[in-house]
Amino acid sequence: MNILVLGAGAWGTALAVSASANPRQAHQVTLWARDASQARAMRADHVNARYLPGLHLPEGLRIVDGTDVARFCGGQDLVILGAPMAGLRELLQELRDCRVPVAWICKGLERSRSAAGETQPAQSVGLMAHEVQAEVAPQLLSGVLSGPSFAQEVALGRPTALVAASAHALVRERLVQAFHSPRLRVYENDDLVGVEVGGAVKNILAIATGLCDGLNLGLNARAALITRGLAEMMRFGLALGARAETFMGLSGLGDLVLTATGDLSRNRKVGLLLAQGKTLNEAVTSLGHVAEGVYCARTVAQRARHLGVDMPITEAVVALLDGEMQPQQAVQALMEREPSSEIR
Ligand SMILES: NC(=O)C1=CN([C@@H]2O[C@H](COP(=O)(O)OP(=O)(O)OC[C@H]3O[C@@H](n4cnc5c(N)ncnc54)[C@H](O)[C@@H]3O)[C@@H](O)[C@H]2O)C=CC1
Ligand SMILES: O=C(CO)COP(=O)(O)O
Repeated sequence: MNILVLGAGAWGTALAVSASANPRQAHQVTLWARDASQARAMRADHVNARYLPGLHLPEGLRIVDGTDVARFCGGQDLVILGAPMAGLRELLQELRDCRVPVAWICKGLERSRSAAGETQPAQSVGLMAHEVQAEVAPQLLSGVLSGPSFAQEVALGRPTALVAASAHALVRERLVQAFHSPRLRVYENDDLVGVEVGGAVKNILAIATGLCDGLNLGLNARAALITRGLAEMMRFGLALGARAETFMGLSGLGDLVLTATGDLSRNRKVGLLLAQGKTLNEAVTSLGHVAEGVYCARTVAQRARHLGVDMPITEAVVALLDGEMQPQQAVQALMEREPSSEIR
């Protein structure tokens, strides 16, 4: 297969390496970097020093740059959109006439533009990835690749499993063909909404568990937080039309456990740093990578309010990120809630 990966951050690069080195089937992989100087350095040194340092890029991996990305789609069998949520709309707009199956890998919702605490009308809150696609590139055959996958581990060929979600069988099949290997199992799912919700909400919950661990609240607290987080992720997803089983799968429970407990997580790191008294700006700047939970927490909270879905952990994370609560106050706000039924 010919595979084009648009975006040379940590995850785009790791997926390009993984497909390029797939022992099950030889693929010709092209990796596009937005930054021309980064592309030049990667071509010269065979390493992505900025986003995935220490990993040798396969000789067969073609690295390109330049504007008008749609021109790189000719002759491809699959296009991976490797940008974070903030770059998805622009990429989709550029690819709106593309006839090749496309999959995004970002885990978030579009950032809300309203002020803290402000309630927006339902039609103007931030969108999920498939909603952005429906708005700007409705003809595209598209889907999402998600699941528990730290880029560094995948790039080293350590085993994991992913989920390829799309309403189109062809998109799911191409994703399996591209990435399924003895090191990476790729499962299919047609519940695009559920897979996207899992990928986005787990990032918010990872900020919460980072905070919990940073405050030394204990292992019991962390387990309770993850479990109640899963409950609110599922309530939100069901209200958006997802299937419950998806949240017991790789993009729900799987990615939540990984990101909430794994120290490679950037979202978890944000929570840990906030617990140490760092400002949000200091925490985000020190990462050098994107932490999607920071940008989508408010959008998720707004959409949940419009849907009448209770998401207390997400609301506490929003209050914390907006500087309306200190870490200890956020914990107190969650613990002092009125008793309620476990299953709602
Ligand atoms: N790193 C990981 O382990 C994984 C990341 N993801 C998701 O993949 C997405 C990308 O994450 P990473 O590659 O880790 O990010 P990163 O922080 O390593 O790299 C970000 C990349 O996106 C580009 N970029 C930044 N803003 C952009 C914009 N507005 N428009 C276009 N491009 C832009 C940067 O130039 C850079 O190439 C995120 O949504 C993340 O949640 C998913 C699975 C694993
Ligand atoms: O999505 C991820 C692993 O599946 C990466 O999580 P972070 O963005 O928190 O590092």
